[in-house]
This record gives sequence, C-alpha cells and structure tokens, in this order.
Amino acid sequence: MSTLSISGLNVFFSTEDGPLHALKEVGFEVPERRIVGIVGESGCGKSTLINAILGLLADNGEIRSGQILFEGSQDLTRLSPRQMQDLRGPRIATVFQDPMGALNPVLSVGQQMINIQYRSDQSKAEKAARAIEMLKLVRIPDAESALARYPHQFSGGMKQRIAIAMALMMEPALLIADEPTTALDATLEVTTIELLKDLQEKIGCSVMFISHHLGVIAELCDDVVVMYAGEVVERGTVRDVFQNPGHPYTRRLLDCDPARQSQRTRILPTIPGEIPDLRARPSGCVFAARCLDRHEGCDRPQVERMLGRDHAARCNLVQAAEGTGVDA
Ligand SMILES: Nc1ncnc2c1ncn2[C@@H]1O[C@H](COP(=O)(O)OP(=O)(O)OP(=O)(O)O)[C@@H](O)[C@H]1O
Repeated sequence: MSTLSISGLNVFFSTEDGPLHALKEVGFEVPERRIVGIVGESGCGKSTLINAILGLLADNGEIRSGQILFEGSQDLTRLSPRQMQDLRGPRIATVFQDPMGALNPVLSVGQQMINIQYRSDQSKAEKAARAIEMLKLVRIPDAESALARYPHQFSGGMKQRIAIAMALMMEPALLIADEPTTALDATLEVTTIELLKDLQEKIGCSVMFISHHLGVIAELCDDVVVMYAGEVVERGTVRDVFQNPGHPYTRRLLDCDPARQSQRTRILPTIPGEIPDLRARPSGCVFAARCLDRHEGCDRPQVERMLGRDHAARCNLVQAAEGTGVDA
C-alpha cells in the first residue's frame, strides 16, 4: 500500500490575466517506508504540490480535479479544513528550509517538545523523557540540558535537527521535507541527510523530499519524480531515472548537475530558456521550446509511457523510439 497516492491532480490559480494551470494531471505514489524525491527547477510547482497535499493552497488556488489518497483510504482533497488540521503534524509532518518556521523563539526546546505531545495522556515526566530520546536520536549533545535551552542557543545545523526531531516525534506516516538541507554547508548537509535516513528507517515513515540538488536526491531517495511546469515528466526508482533517463528534460538536468561536470566552472550551468506561461499552456509538449530533441511529435499531447516496471516518462519521442529502433 502507498502512504500517498496522487492521481490526475489539476490545480489552478485565478489571476488577473486569467486562470493559471499550476499542476496538470499530476500523479505518483509515495509507497510505505520509501523516500521519494521531487526535483525540478524553480516554478515547476513543488510548493503548489506541497500546499495541495497539506490543504494549504492560497485563497486564489483551487483543486479542480484529482485525488490525493492518504494511507489508502482518505482522499485529502475531500477533507474539511478541520480534518486536515488534525492530520497536519501528527500524521503528516513537515520540515522546511528554515527551522525557525517550526521553532518558537520564546519557548524552551523542552517546552515545545512537550507541547507537541498534547494529545498523549502520558505524564509530563514521560513526555520530557520522550523529548530527550528524540534529541538523542538527532544527535544533540547533552540532550538532558538541551531541553532547558532556547532555539537561539543552538547552531543552524542543530536547529534543523531539533526541527526534524519535533516533526518525527509523533511518528507520522508521512514526512514532507522541503529543501531541509539547502541552507546548510556541505558537511552539515551530509550529516543531516544521513540522520534523516536513519530516523526514517527507525520510525518506518514515508518521506517526500523536495530538492533541486540531484546529488542529495541520489544519496537519500529510493524513488524520484521529475517535475516540469507543473507536470510530472518522469518518475521511477533513483537508479532507473539517473542511469537511464527517458525524458529529455531529465537528461538536461543531469547534464547540468555540477557534480557531473568534468571541469569545474565558476558559473552554475543552467538550462537556457524559461518555463512557459502557465496561463497559456502549449497544446503539445510543455518542454518543447527548450528541448534539444525536438521533433514533429512535440506538437501533440505527450503520452506517459512505461520504460520499466516502475519507470515512466511523458515524451512522445520515447514512444517513437521503440518502434523505430532509434536510441532515445
Ligand atoms: N497564489 C498564486 N497565485 C497565482 N499564481 C501562483 C500562486 N502560487 C503559485 N503560482 C504560480 O504557480 C506556478 C508554480 O509555482 P510554485 O511556487 O508551486 O513553484 P515552485 O516549484 O515551488 O517554485 P519555487 O521553488 O520558486 O518556490 C508558478 O507559475 C507560480 O507563479
């Protein structure tokens, strides 16, 4: 069973210049106990996707169609704001780039970690013991005395680890981690990634990990979903997608990844061009204007084609390649 199963998700924003189709027919799974990376450049719809799952779309946003099935039974698109509020935190936890979004600067870490357990009928001492246990798991030195300290007394890396401990404290079924290591330096990033993987295994939750850092995705995730202009253009296991990318956009992303550059460059390479205006989506492929493999099939709607058991790409060229023997 999948912890999260998204299908046919269409999200629109109303704007002064007409409706903006931010997510188009988005579909993918976050299977139980797996870590799924979501990758794509700025504007590809990652925040909209997270907000749609959490029931926190902006007032001008609307889910027009689609399903977000949580733990096989609850369609999150149909829950009331109150029901969503109950799920956020205990069942669907979040970690963001800035840990201070999750930490209250005027309360001690211990108090905050006890407050999170408000639904538990354990005693205060038991809740404090649980907080210490979590702080130890995220390798905060001297966890007992850390309870009495305030967020500003910790370094950036420690604050993020405390935020992770707080997110996982109630053993959620799903953790949504949005660029949680982007603000950290390279060494701290590696430590935090290792820790996240460790904790995920201990708690047995699923993780949706949003990042533009392909190296981190490769290191941490089991599966990856590649998004472009609000569409899922490729999905599969990290191994399949990274070793045998099917979509030209995925190939360009991998080519641009600094970790794969043979020569060191001063300027980070990026894909030339821009994401199209989502108020006027092209009728054919959404990536065609920037694609190096353009062909006549790009003007038609793109069909998602399976490249392997769990590996799919939305590109008509991939489909054409099979029959013609052309190497896609
Ligand atoms: N409230 C809104 N009203 C109108 N358009 C919006 C709104 N929120 C997002 N959009 C548009 O939806 C598209 C997807 O935006 P989104 O913020 O989800 O992308 P993103 O991949 O998270 O980008 P970033 O990494 O820069 O945050 C963009 O074209 C954006 O301009």
